[in-house]
Amino acid sequence: MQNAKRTIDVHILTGFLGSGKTTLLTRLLQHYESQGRKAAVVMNELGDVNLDGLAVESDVPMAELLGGCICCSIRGDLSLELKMLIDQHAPDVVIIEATGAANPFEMIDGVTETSMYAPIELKSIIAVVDGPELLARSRSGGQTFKLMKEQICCASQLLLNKVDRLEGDERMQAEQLMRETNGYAPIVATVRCAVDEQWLDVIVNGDGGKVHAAAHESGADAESHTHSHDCRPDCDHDHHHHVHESHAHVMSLTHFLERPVDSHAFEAFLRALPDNVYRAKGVVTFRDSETASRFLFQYAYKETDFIRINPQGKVNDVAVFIGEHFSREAVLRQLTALEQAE
Ligand SMILES: Nc1nc2c(ncn2[C@@H]2O[C@H](COP(=O)(O)OP(=O)(O)OP(=O)(O)O)[C@@H](O)[C@H]2O)c(=O)[nH]1
Repeated sequence: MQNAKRTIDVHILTGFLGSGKTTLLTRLLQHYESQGRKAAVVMNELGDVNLDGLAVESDVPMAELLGGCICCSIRGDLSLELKMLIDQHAPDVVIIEATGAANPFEMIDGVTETSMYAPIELKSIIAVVDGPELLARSRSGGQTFKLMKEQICCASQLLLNKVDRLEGDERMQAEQLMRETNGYAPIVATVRCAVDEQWLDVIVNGDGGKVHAAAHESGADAESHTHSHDCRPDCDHDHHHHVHESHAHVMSLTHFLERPVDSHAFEAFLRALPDNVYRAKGVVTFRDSETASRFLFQYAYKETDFIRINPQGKVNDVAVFIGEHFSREAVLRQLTALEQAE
């Protein structure tokens, strides 16, 4: 343990759906392991299954908060799970991966609430920003753009990710937008969250940047902290009115697949998902691949990714869809057709 007071560092990973949080989490975990520091993870997913957990080594202590969002419906559970993780595993550091739809301000309160009765310190709030999506949303505006700005606004470290999908001066435009929303946090541009050693050292050994002052104050004043953030002047967040509304429009669908599906038909189905389904992920068995292989699939904004997996323990085939006002029935109908096709 490096801290004289034996406080446990807590880092929050925020960022919109599919921006690259789990990708960064796996890099951070590798780094902690190489430094001989014990990391634990709190995973929060909107769906009913923890698919991101499959990307994490099984010896990393992990608490799962499923079927809701840390920032509202299961906020109390965050404190409880955090305390239990610490008591049972005595980690040096805890990384909290929020759902992409989480409002970071409420989460910061959740963590600092815990700091009243557990020796933890919120070290950094890292926002992973999906560059192409940020630009697209800035043009259309709306609730999602507002939520993205809130996530950027409260960060102490900013990653502009997916720069491989930005062209011309788009990278500069995205950086400018981030800078207008948060004039303080350092910005690093990445592909697949490939941060350099220097950045990792700042997170692991340094203070992780300046975390919102109110986050620490709230630990000392249980009565008044709930909505008392003194937000940065360049953030247009309205704490009293849209804290819960900002992602109330986001919905999820979890479907357990009972049969293997054809890989080509499944990929075509993903690619044809309506625009208001932002994110899909899950585990499928492809009947047309040799020895009926299982794959972890990822879909984010029209891009698909398949990784062959061999999950430990019992993991059902499942597909989770996250988006805004999409037709659950239509998606379910197509999935059933895929399962029943000969
Ligand atoms: N083209 C491109 N794809 C990326 C990049 N970073 C991550 N991805 C892909 O984007 C998808 C989502 O990445 P994740 O790390 O799972 O994103 P996430 O933020 O954890 O997603 P949620 O937990 O669902 O919100 C995956 O298919 C990644 O392989 C990048 O820099 N460029």
